[in-house]
Amino acid sequence: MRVSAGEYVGVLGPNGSGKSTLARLLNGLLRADSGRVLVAGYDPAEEPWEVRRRLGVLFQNPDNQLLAPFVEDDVAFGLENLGVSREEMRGRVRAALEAVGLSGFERREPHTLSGGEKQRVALAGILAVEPEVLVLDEPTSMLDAAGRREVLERISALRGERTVVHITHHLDEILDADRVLILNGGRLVAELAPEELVREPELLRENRLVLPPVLRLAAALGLGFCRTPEELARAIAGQRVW
Ligand SMILES: Nc1ncnc2c1ncn2[C@@H]1O[C@H](COP(=O)(O)OP(=O)(O)OP(=O)(O)O)[C@@H](O)[C@H]1O
Repeated sequence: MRVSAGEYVGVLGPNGSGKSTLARLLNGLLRADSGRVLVAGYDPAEEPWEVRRRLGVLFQNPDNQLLAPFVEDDVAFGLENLGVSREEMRGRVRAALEAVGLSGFERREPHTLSGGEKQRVALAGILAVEPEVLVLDEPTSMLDAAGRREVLERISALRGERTVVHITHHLDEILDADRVLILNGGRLVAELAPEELVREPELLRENRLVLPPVLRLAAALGLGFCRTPEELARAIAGQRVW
């Protein structure tokens, strides 16, 4: 697979298909048995620090990613190894917390935060390093509906600014991706535009994927591709279905 700068790519696949393995290969936590991984020309297994300043991974469990006593220390953690001055570090931490909607949380203790807030702190820690590429490994799977929305809103605000590889089980999270990759059994089995998913029932079944209700309803009404209930409502109003 190849991902171009600025692209937003969704990665789907059943349990055990290799999605997290892909994320770990990309930041050098795992070494490939065969084949080759290159991030901006660097092999993550050989030069992990060159890669980690360019590519950040947000994992699914925020509790495993926050280690410092205060939020600001946690966000600054990745910068410690980069030789960034104290002053620049403070500026970057402030900007990263603002980008995730958590200005004023600097002196909060991570264990007092909600799941959604914790995950946004973890995201801020990655953004502070200013990586070109963000890899999100099921970033909302441990969150409640509100936490999920908070995190997804922040991710969607990064669109166009960074290259994003968004791994998820929730098909509805990547309906506006530029491209969707489907993994199964450690292999890339399909690469398609999100709009094409509705026309591939066999592919969905083979890969244990289920279309979100809004897409099924739009398809059943012959209204094409509607990502949200609001889009569907507009399409229905436009068609005067009733
Ligand atoms: N370090 C490892 N060594 C050997 N096998 C591994 C290693 N890490 C993962 N695996 C195996 O590789 C396969 C893919 O695992 P992976 O965690 O990448 O799947 P996944 O698509 O992320 O699954 P899920 O949706 O459940 O998170 C699994 O069968 C897993 O047991």
